[in-house]
Amino acid sequence: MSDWTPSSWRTRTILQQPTYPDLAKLANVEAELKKFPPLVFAAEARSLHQQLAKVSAGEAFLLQGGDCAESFNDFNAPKIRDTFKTLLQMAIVLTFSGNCPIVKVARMAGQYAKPRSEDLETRDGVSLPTYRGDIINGFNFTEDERVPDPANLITAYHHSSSTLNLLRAFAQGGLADLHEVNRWNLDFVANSPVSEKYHEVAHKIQEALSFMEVCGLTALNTPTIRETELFTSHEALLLNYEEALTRKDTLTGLWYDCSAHMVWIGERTRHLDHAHVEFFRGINNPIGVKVGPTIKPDELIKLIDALNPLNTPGRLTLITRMGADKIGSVLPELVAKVKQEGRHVVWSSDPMHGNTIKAANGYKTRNFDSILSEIEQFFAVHRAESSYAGGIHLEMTGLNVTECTGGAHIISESDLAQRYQTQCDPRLNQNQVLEMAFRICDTLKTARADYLAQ
Ligand SMILES: O=C[C@H](O)[C@H](O)COP(=O)(O)O
Ligand SMILES: C=C(OP(=O)(O)O)C(=O)O
Repeated sequence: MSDWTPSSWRTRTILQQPTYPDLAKLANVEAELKKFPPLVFAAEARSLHQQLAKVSAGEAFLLQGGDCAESFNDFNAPKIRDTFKTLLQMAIVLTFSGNCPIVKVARMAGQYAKPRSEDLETRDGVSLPTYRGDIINGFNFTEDERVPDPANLITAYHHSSSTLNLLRAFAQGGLADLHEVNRWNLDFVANSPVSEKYHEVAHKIQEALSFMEVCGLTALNTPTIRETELFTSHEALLLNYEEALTRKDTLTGLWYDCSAHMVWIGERTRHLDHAHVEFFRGINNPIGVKVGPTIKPDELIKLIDALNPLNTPGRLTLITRMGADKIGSVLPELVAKVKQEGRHVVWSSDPMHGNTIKAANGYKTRNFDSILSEIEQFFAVHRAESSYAGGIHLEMTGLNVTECTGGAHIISESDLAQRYQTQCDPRLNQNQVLEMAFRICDTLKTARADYLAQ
C-alpha cells in the first residue's frame, strides 16, 4: 500500500468534522498525542482479528455494545463496572443458552465522537454548534462549551486510558470469574421478570463448575474460567485523533490505529472517495462499517473491496442498521450479492440506529419490540440466504436509565423523563439487555447449527 500514509486522508473530502477556531492549538495537541503511548497493542488487535475470522466462519458470535456517547462528566468506576457486568451477562446467556462462543467488544474507552444530523442547535432563538461528543465540545448549551476545543483530544485519551485500565483489571482480576456469575446482576434488575431466568442460568453454570471441581478437574483454575477477554471499539470519526494514535507495529512493520482494538466507519462518512475510507484502508486493525438502507449491492461490493482488498476473513464487519420496517426488503439482496461474489465478511446487526423515533413528549427513543424485530429479521434473512448472522451491535448501559420504551418491565413514553441520561441516543438498560439475550438465544442456537450443518 505504497500510496497510503496515516495522514493521506487529509487530501480527501471529509464530513462530520468540527470547525476549530484555533488550528495552531489543534496542531500542538496532535503533536503531543503522537508522543503518548499507544492505548492498545497491535498483537491484541490481531487476536481480535483471528476471533472475528472464526465469527465469519460461523464458529462464534460477535457481541458489541456500550454507550452511545461516553461522557467526561459521568466518568466513574461504578458506571464502567456496571456496563462491563451487563455485557458479561448478555454474553453468558448467549454462550450458555445459545450454545455459542461469544467475542465481546465494548463500545467503550474511546466512544467520544458523534456524527450529527444538524451542524447547529437552536434554542429560544439562539443557535450554537451542535454537540458532537466530548472529544469535540461540551454537552451543555452554552457558547463556551459548544465551541470545539482541541484540548478535549487529550482528555479523551486519558479517559480512554483509565477506562481501558479498569476494563483490563475487571476482565483479568476476578470480576469476570465464572464462579462469580451470580454477582453480575445489578440491584435494579433483582426484582425484574428476567432476573429469575438469569439466576437459573447462573445456578446451572455453578452446578457444572462444582461437579467438575468434585471430579478434581484442575482446569477450573485456568484463565478460561477465571478471566475473560474483552476488546474495545469506537467510531473513528475524528481522524486528527486517530492519526495521532496510529503507529507502526515493530513486530510486523504494519500500521495499526492503537486507539482501540477495533474501529468502525459510520453510515454518514462511508463514501468511497472520502477521508474515512482512505484512512481505514491503511490500518490493519479489524474494522467495521455501518451499512444503512440506502446502499446498493454494487456499491457495497466496492466498499468491501476498498476496505478489504485481500478478502481476509475477520478483517471487515458489516454492521447493518436498516430499521425494522426496511430490513426485510433491503437486506436480502445485499446478503445474496456478498455471498455470490464470495466476499468474506462478518455480518452484524445494529438494531438501534434505524429505529430511533421521537416520542410525543419530545424524547428521542427506541422501542424494545422494534429493536427485537430488526434482530429477528436479520437472523431470518441470513437463514434464507444460507449466510451466517454473525453478531449484534447495541447501544446499552449498566445504568438504570429510562431511554428506550418497552421490555418486560414496561417503560412507557411517559416514563422516559424519569432517568433519561444519554448525551445523544437512547440506550437499552440492563433489564432490557438481559431480556434481549433471552429472547434471541434460541434463534442464535438454531441459526448457527443450521449454518454449520450446510
Ligand atoms: O448515534 C448516532 C448519531 O450520532 C445520532 O443518531 C445522530 O443524532 P441526531 O439525528 O440527533 O443528530
Ligand atoms: C453514529 C452511529 O451509528 P450510525 O453511523 O449507524 O448512524 C453510532 O453507532 O454511534
